[in-house]
Parts: sequence; C-alpha cells; structure tokens
Amino acid sequence: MAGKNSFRNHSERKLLVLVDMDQVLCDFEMRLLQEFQSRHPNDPFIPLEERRTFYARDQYAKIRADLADNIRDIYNSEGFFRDLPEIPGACDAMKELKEMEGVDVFICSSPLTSYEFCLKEKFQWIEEHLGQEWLDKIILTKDKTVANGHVLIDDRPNIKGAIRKPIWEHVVFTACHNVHSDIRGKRRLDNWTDGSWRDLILDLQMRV
Ligand SMILES: O=c1ccn([C@@H]2O[C@H](COP(=O)(O)O)[C@@H](O)[C@H]2O)c(=O)[nH]1
Ligand SMILES: [Mg+2]
Repeated sequence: MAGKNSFRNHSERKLLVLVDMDQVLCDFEMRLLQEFQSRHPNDPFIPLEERRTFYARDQYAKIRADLADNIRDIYNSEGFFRDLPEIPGACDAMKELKEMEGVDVFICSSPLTSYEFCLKEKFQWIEEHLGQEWLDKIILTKDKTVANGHVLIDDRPNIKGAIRKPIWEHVVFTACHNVHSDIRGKRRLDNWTDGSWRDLILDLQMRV
C-alpha cells in the first residue's frame, strides 16, 4: 500500500505547468502584421504598440469591415501557423522546464474553429521547434478552463469557459494587446529571456 500512496503523493507534488502557444511560444501578432502589410500595402494597419483587443480582427473591424476579413483570411491561410516565428527564448525555456525536477509541462492551445491548416500546423510547429517528444505534451482545447494544471501561462487576459473558477492560476504573458489591460491581481510574466520565469516556477513549486 505504501507504494500506491507514495506514488499518489509524488505526482501531487509535481508542479503541472500549462503553456499557451500563440503569443507565448510563437509570435502570431508580428507575423499577422507583416503579412497584412505585404498583402495590403495601401490599407491602414495597426502598429503592434497600438493593438488593444485580444482578437486583432475586432480592432481592424473598427476601422473597416473588409480589413477584418483580410485579417481572418491571413490566419486561415496555409502556412500561417507553421511559419510563426518563436517568441524569443520560449523554446529554450520550455526545454529547461521539461527537465526540471518536480515539474511537468504541457502546451495548452486553442485551435481556430477553421481548423483546416491550423491543427496540423500547430503540431508541425511544435515538432520543428521543440522536437518530436513534445507531440505527447499537447492539449488542444477551445475551453482551457477544463484543463487540469497548477498554472496556465497565457496572453489572453480573460479566459472564460465552462468552469467559472478554473483550478489553475492564470499568469498573464505580456503581449502587445494586453500591456494596458486590467489583469485584476493576476501575476504577469513579461518574457522568456530575463530569467524571471525561473523565479515564478520556484515560487509556484513552494505552494504545491
Ligand atoms: O486575432 C486573433 C488572435 C488569435 N486568434 C486565435 O485565437 C486562438 C487563441 O489561441 P490561444 O491558445 O489562446 O493563444 C487561436 O486559435 C488563435 O489563432 C484569432 O482567431 N484571432
Ligand atoms: Mg495566446
């Protein structure tokens, strides 16, 4: 019986870290803007420092309805998700997290409802940037509130779903669209490069 109990205790002590993809591991916003400017050089665009809504489409719609359609066409097109650039330091941090004692890390991402390219290309991105072994560490869900974990690192300031009070602590990953958002007492992680993510993990581990 001791074996069974110690296994349960051991797994309970592991810090389960969920990490979002778009705007946390890969730079959706930068590629979207570059592609928009290249496809529509004569249309107005929103510089990254002026982005305010979570969905770029919503902010472009306020300028002109057809601009929002053009934005949607870009992220629905083949290769968009596959070719997203990495957020600096993200992959090294993920690999280090995976090797940390007492930590279990998963990628938790919401696919587009127009899944034709997005679903496959998210897997391709992970395989190319992180390695094949990460294909077993993917949670794709439209509702992240039902995912199990101690912490979710995600750029979306308000994550809503079927569970009103999700089990995880939401740490807001800073992105162009949320710099000015009211995050109501949530912690932020600003980047993967200044080492502050290690302090965050250490602090979270103390609470598990
Ligand atoms: O302007 C945008 C920005 C993102 N999306 C899509 O929303 C989800 C968000 O995924 P997260 O896992 O929360 O990062 C994803 O499918 C993005 O591609 C969008 O449709 N429009
Ligand atoms: Mg995101």
